[in-house]
Parts: sequence; C-alpha cells; structure tokens
Amino acid sequence: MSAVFDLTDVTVIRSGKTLLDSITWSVRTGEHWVVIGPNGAGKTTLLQILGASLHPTSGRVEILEETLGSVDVFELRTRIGHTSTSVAERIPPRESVRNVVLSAAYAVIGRWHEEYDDEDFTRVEQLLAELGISQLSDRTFGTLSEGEKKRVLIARALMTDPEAVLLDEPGAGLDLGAREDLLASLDVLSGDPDGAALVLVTHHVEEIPAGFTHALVLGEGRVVAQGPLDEVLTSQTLSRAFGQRLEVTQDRGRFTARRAPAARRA
Ligand SMILES: Nc1ncnc2c1ncn2[C@@H]1O[C@H](COP(=O)(O)OP(=O)(O)OP(=O)(O)O)[C@@H](O)[C@H]1O
Repeated sequence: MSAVFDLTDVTVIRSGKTLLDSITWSVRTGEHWVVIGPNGAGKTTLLQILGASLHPTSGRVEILEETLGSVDVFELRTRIGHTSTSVAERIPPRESVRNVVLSAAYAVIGRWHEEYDDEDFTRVEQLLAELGISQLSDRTFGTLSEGEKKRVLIARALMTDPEAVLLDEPGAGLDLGAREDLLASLDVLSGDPDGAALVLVTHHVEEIPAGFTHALVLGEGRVVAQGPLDEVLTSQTLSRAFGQRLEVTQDRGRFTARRAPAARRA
C-alpha cells in the first residue's frame, strides 16, 4: 500500500506558539482516519498541512508521494478534496448549488468564465444524486440549511475525483436527523474500495462513520495515540486527551463517549 500522506517530525510554530509538535504519521491507500482531540489540539492546523495550504516550520511532509516544498501546490491541491467552514464561508450566497460543485473542477469558488464540458455537468449531477441532493441543484447556496450545505461541500470535494478527501468537522451544527443523513453518505464513501482516502476531523466519537479504520488522537499539538480505531478509541486514551475520566463504548460500529461515573466509596 502506498502512502497518501507521510509526515515525519512535523512541527508548526506560529507567533511563538507550538501548534503541532513533532508529528510523525502515515495514511495509506484504503485507510480512513478520524482525527480527534479537544479544542485547540491542532486538528485544523494538521488538516491545512495535509491540504497543502500550510507549510510546517520544520519536518518533512509527503502528500501523494510529492514532497511539500518542492512541488507545485496548486496542482497538488486539485488531487485533494477539502471541506471546511472556511471553504463554506468563501462561497457567494447567490451561487447555484450546481456551480458550487462544478467550479471545483478548476479549484475556484464560484463560476466565472471557465469552460466546462458535458462530462463535467454529468459528473455534477451524478455527485448530487449520490449525496441525495439532486433536487437542490438550482437552489442558491445561501438558502440551504446547514446539513444541505455540508452535503454540497462534500459533492464539491469529490468533483475532481480526488485521491484524498479532508473533512473538517462535517457534523458540526447539524441536528440529529441531518447528522445521521450525513453519516449515511459518509458510510457510502468509506465503503467504496476504489474510493479516496478519507481524513475526518471531529470532536465527537458519535460522528465517526462506520467504515472508518484508524484514529489519530491529538492533545496540545502532540500525538496522544494513533492506530486502528478499536485499539485507539478507548476510555483510557480519550480520558488522557480530554483531561477527564471518560467511558467509551461501541455498538454496531458506532462509538459513544460520556463522563465516567464517580467511583463509589466503600
Ligand atoms: N497564527 C496563529 N498564531 C498563534 N496561535 C495560533 C495561530 N493559528 C492557530 N493558533 C492556535 O493554535 C491552536 C491550534 O489551533 P487549531 O485550529 O489547529 O486547533 P483545533 O484542534 O482545530 O481546535 P478546535 O477544535 O477548537 O477547532 C489553537 O490554540 C489556536 O488558537
């Protein structure tokens, strides 16, 4: 299996603060990783590195077998799908859903004078259908609910048939039904044996889709644990990362976490 992402001793320092501290981590083809950790742990910073939109202060980053620092990042970014609130915020509210997805073919936000062919339009319709949002294609992005926006962003991230997809808190702000719909869409993505490698950032173990295989737990910019999901998402590891006694349970491929009950005195 080849490496989709390969980080060696990656450190990011900004304004004298260490955001990521000596991260060594590999994501291989066919793996789907969840990155979990408390607020400020460095998750979004890590995703920016994977998306080739941030260079580390030190360390080596290989993305799709190209070394960051000696590759055209604009070219590289078209091979990586990225969904995040910062992408959503840059989309003009009057842009149609169809154009939000279509314009990803040129790695631009919003349609301008780019030329698209029939294949591009067919791909958009196919992706909207896969995500169950065909009926939204003529709507403007600004009129969508949070859950609908999240799915449009995933369709956009898949437009270039990327080799990797980065999902930064896709479940944030969704109600229970919308979260479950989103998880069902992500289950389909993670179940495709020829699909892209997925890296999903979340604060909540309840938002981990069933087909995910590995977890990286971050705390204060450092790796607390990494490896196969079942081995890493334990009460012990998450308690360490979140600084409180947590109880993690798993039922039919889905995780839940809650504060552990206080020990009874004898
Ligand atoms: N340019 C910067 N200068 C100084 N500190 C920064 C800078 N950018 C981010 N930080 C800090 O780095 C830490 C990590 O930020 P990051 O957004 O990666 O964390 P996160 O795990 O995604 O957090 P959250 O779960 O709250 O979204 C935070 O404490 C943040 O305030």
